[in-house]
Amino acid sequence: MKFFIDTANIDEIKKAKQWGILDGVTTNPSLIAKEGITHKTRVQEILELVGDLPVSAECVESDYDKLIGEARDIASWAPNVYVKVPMTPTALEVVKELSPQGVNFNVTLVFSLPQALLAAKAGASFISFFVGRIDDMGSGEAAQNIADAVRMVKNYDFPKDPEILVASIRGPLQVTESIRSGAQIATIPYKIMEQLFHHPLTDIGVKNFYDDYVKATGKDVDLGAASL
Ligand SMILES: O=C(CO)[C@@H](O)[C@H](O)[C@H](O)[C@H](O)COP(=O)(O)O
Repeated sequence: MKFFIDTANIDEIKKAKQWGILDGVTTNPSLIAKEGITHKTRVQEILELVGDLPVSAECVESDYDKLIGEARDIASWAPNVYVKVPMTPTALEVVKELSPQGVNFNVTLVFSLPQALLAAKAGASFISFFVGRIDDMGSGEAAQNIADAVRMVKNYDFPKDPEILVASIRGPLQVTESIRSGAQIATIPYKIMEQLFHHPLTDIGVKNFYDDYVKATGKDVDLGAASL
């Protein structure tokens, strides 16, 4: 499963890149607003930083003519840009029009299996299935929904070979569920990526090995690199 980072923060992207686990970046207008910088400037900085990894940049227009113009513009920034559009009828018309022309789309705000099917039929490359917001509603359906969507994209033929991208991840459990479901991608906020390295038994194990080494040799070891 590919790990994307869900952020518009440059330091966080640098850190994930340094860990060697980064397969792509997703941004959205809320994440970019937090950075206090213009959308285009920040997306271009991210593109420069990550080379040819996929970077999703979201459209905000809703009218067809404006949205198709915005999508064309964003797609022109780099070949590895994935134009993010919400799961609306107008946005899917835009996907249907531009996807055969080589534009890669990430259809976002997908919460149900039929919505995922519509996005796949329109020609999406990534389908962003939100789990956190579904889990917030307490239905307990999120994990099953992703597994069903993964099976759906394998079972049928679609214009592009769409990948299920699990979004709105709020904790390590949802990462586990994404792996179990066979999702192709999970986009994970930095803080949660950091948590994934940890397990109480790993932390205790590192400390025990350290203590035994010091006891046996009398030499000290800098544990800095072993801890985040
Ligand atoms: O849609 C994508 C990725 O394609 C994400 O950037 C997506 O917008 C974010 O994961 C969500 O907006 C975060 O949602 P939440 O955790 O605030 O509910």
